[in-house]
Amino acid sequence: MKIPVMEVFGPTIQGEGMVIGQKTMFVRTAGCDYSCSWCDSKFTWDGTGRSVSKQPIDIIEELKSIGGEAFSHVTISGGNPALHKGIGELVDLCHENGWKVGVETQGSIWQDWMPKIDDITISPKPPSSGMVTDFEKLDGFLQKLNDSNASLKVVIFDEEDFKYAEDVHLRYPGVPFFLQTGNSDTATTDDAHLTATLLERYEWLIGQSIRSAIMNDAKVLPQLHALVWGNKRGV
Ligand SMILES: C[S@@+](CC[C@H](N)C(=O)[O-])C[C@H]1O[C@@H](n2cnc3c(N)ncnc32)[C@H](O)[C@@H]1O
Ligand SMILES: Nc1nc2[nH]cc(C(=O)O)c2c(=O)[nH]1
Ligand code: SF4
Ligand SMILES: [Mg+2]
Repeated sequence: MKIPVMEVFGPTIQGEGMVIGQKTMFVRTAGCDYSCSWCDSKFTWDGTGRSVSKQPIDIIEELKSIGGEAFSHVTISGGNPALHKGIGELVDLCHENGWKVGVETQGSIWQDWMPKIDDITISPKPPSSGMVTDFEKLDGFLQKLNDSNASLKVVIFDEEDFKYAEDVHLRYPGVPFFLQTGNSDTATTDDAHLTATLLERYEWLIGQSIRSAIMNDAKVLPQLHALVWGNKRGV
């Protein structure tokens, strides 16, 4: 079953969340059921980017031709990869090649291939995104991932987002929990200014987390790739 692919790139490092620093290839799918105000990958859903529908076996060949032998991990992101049934086949083929697979998704759509993922990040969206979380849906989602290597990651822009993150963490105390600095200028090419701003926001987020008894077990992370490469695409 074909998958609409926006870009395939790497090897790079996973810049976010539960396997931050892991060398990985990326497959970025097209389309999203959300439209977050601050989405750093709007080109996957706002009509400005172009996707190509590809068979899973052809994506495998592309990964090999771009990455050679210098990788053992593939991250599938988007857009929302959960829109695409065909990813199950892609995951099986990655595993047959001995590669581990990570997925980034917001937890709004379930697919039966999800429990097969080696590291799956569920990133429910805080109020600043303009999206509203269906918590009953998210309950079922995380229940089905009970035996999987899953984590929650919430992007934070302000105090209201932080409060939302506390609620999420309290609701799912057994799920590894990550706080991530929000990038509010996803267009700038002034890397020095962006880095300074992001580090300032990271320090602010660390402060919030230090003061919160609810966040005693949370990990606070920046988007490492944004600190290293700014808003550049394909890294
Ligand atoms: C582009 S999304 C694609 C996967 C999926 N749609 C999701 O949101 O989880 C990948 C990750 O980037 C995060 N993200 C998107 N825009 C961001 C921004 N401006 N600053 C920080 N993180 C952002 C999302 O929250 C998500 O965790
Ligand atoms: N290096 C790197 N790490 C990432 N982690 C999550 C990403 C994403 O866009 O989903 C991403 C990305 O685009 N690049
Ligand atoms: S859910 Fe993810 S890809 Fe979709 S708009 Fe939000 S951040 Fe962007
Ligand atoms: Mg990104």
